[in-house]
Amino acid sequence: MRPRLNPIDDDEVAIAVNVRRPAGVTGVHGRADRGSEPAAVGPGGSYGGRMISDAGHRLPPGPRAPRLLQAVLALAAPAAVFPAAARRYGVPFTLDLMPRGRKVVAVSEPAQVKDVFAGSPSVFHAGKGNDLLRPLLGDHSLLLQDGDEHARARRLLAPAFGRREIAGYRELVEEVTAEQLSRWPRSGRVRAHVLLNQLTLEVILRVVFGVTDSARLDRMRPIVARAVDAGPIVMIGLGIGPLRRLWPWSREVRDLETIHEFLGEEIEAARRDPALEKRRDLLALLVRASASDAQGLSDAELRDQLMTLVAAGHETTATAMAWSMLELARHPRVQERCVAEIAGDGSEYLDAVLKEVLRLHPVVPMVMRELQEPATIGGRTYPRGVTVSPSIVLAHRSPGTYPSPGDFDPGRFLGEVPTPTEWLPFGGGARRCIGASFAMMEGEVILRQLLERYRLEPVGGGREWPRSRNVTLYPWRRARVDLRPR
Ligand code: HEM
Repeated sequence: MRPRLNPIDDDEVAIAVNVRRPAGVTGVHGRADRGSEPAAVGPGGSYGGRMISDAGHRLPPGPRAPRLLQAVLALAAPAAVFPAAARRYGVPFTLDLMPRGRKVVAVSEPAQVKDVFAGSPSVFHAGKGNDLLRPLLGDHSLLLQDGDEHARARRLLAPAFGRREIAGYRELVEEVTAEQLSRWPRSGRVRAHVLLNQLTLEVILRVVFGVTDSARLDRMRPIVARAVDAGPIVMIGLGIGPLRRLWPWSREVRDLETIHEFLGEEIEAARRDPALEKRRDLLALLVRASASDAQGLSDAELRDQLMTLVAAGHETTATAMAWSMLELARHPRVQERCVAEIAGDGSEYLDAVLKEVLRLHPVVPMVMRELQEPATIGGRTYPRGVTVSPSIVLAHRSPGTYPSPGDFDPGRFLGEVPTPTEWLPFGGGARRCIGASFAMMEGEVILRQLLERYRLEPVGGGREWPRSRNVTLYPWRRARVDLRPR
């Protein structure tokens, strides 16, 4: 007998089609048919959610909780909320998070992720989702731009992140890492995330500005650290005019003015520097590229992009390294294999360790794209105005792609190049993290020097829950580990 259809049954059929692969098709890691993935269907095969619509279009089902509660939960605990919603409603599911009442559709299956990342940048906008950062980063920040403006800035910045340029920064990263690690205690218990934040801030400041005048950098370091590490309350308040006169927003406004003044002077000095050709820092590369391009970056654009690189390029890497230290402390055999590889000057296993850390502990849980026109994703068409969000947490925990997804197993990446729709810690498509290769190089340098110096031991069980701050997920207790000298 045919079951009676209720209003969401059509949606259920569409979702079931979306999440299933043809039988026998396996992922790159030789995994089973995704048709059997538990996330595909809600309990008992029912999705049980309300029908959700946006501008008269039916969207996949999702939770009924009030918008504010959904927003708070999704921002505070994405690593718990997204898997729970996927189990309940299947993927894709719809969340009601956005202030203007527009909906967010979470996707995670490779075919869905591919449609988002391969979509036209003029249709799939990412900039609006980062609007909160505008007072910190400025109007010309890559993170806030879209369309032609973004494409032009990306074209001008990309050469500074080429393979040769990354290799060129390596020596400086090694030098700064050695200098910073020499200040760490020889042994004892540390909150690794705190120390790593200082280390990566120093790396990015020195790589971005060079070391033209270390006294100037010494003066700016605490101000930059305070400004870019501001929490969500400061960020929200900065966009509200009258609050800018009150503490702590007034301090943030002053800090930003000081930083802008400093950056303006650095840019002017670089433009006039007779030794510019020999300099290897990012500012020098960008000034050189701008000089040889009729459409080069103006001073204001350079300032906002430098600020963006400093802000986007330190806490992310520090957090990835904090998770790495926790996992290595919990897995002594993995740690010893890294040490053996370092002694033989190899890097294949270290690379696999970093990839596995970023899979199991994605620093950024999801990325967002707001549709400027209707678009088809995973066989389903969504209206203009909807935000589609490839969920990094869900994609990385898919048992169809990664058998025993909760296990820390770097071996799964040995000899494998992960596909960009299955391993996406740096997002993807035209907006993929511009600093991804830099971060992987920096991560390898830090791991090498850490393990040459220390044996890492866990504190208690060594596990920490992810905690959300701004857009990153860092270890709850800031990665407590015991350092032992080697
Ligand atoms: C482990 C470290 C890092 C992680 C996990 C990470 C992750 C991400 C993610 C998920 C995005 C959004 C991509 C998307 O929307 O598809 C992003 C964008 C970006 N990241 Fe990173 N990032 C890291 C390190 C860095 C570093 C070191 C830099 C700079 C040196 C950097 C600069 C940027 C910039 C400028 C963007 C905006 C790109 C655009 O919109 O075109 N990131 N990053």
